[in-house]
Amino acid sequence: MDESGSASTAEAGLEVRDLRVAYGRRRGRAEVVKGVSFGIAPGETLGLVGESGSGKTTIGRALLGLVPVTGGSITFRGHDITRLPRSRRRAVARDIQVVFQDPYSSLNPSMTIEDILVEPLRVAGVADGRSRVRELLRQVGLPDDAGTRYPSEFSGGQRQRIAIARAVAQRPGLVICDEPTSALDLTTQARALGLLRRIQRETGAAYLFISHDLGVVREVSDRIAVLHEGAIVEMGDSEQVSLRPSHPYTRRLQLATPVPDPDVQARRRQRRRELLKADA
Ligand SMILES: Nc1ncnc2c1ncn2[C@@H]1O[C@H](COP(=O)(O)OP(=O)(O)OP(=O)(O)O)[C@@H](O)[C@H]1O
Repeated sequence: MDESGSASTAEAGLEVRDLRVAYGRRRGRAEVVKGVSFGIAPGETLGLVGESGSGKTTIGRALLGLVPVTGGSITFRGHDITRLPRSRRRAVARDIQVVFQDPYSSLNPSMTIEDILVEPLRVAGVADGRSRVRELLRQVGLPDDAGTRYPSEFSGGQRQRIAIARAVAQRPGLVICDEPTSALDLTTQARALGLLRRIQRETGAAYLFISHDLGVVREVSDRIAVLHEGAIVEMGDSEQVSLRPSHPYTRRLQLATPVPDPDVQARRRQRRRELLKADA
């Protein structure tokens, strides 16, 4: 284990060191990510949990190259992507994909599902994109004819499956899941989480799973990092951080995780496990 709490990830996975991001200019400038370090190995899921405004999405955006970083390094598969020239950065960035929270706004409504899925394959130079699309649709549990239809013809859960298919189409090394199930009901949420896990087993991708919900993060993560006001206050094994947190802020998050009734909770857990098994 190194100081970021993971096995060495500098060569194969992701290694983030002392990452800093600030928004605004001059007197309005505010640092919202304040020296964050973590690593994610291939095939591993790191949960990033924190309240609204703690900087979770900004970290995801920094990994995607969508916000300029003001300090630190992001080493992915051996390259510090913050220092790569634009041309080389694009090639590395293709290997980092994202699934957003809102399956309604993240898919172009005027494109068929096939075109939505072929697009990233075309950019990656995959010759036989159309047959890979059929394979992807099967992988996420949608019928073959889904390719000829439009996003508006699908439910929220199905759309999120399409968004997941798009993110994993070119077998990325890292998938950033930014609240991917927050807009879904419990059953659909469990199916989407099961799907993400199955795909991870098949592809060996590293996941950064962002959520404000410690309960959801616990279900999918190997390790959890707790973000408070732009800094990681606690990081460790998923069970330990979620069940026996050592930092007062994590304890507050734990208390904020809705536990309506122990019996209801137990039944939900059982149901989620069944659904996860059914999807695996
Ligand atoms: N483009 C921007 N310009 C200026 N400030 C921003 C911008 N984007 C985010 N912020 C601020 O940065 C801080 C962190 O925001 P961020 O969206 O990363 O938090 P978050 O933890 O993902 O929150 P949420 O769970 O609500 O999405 C917040 O104070 C937010 O207001």
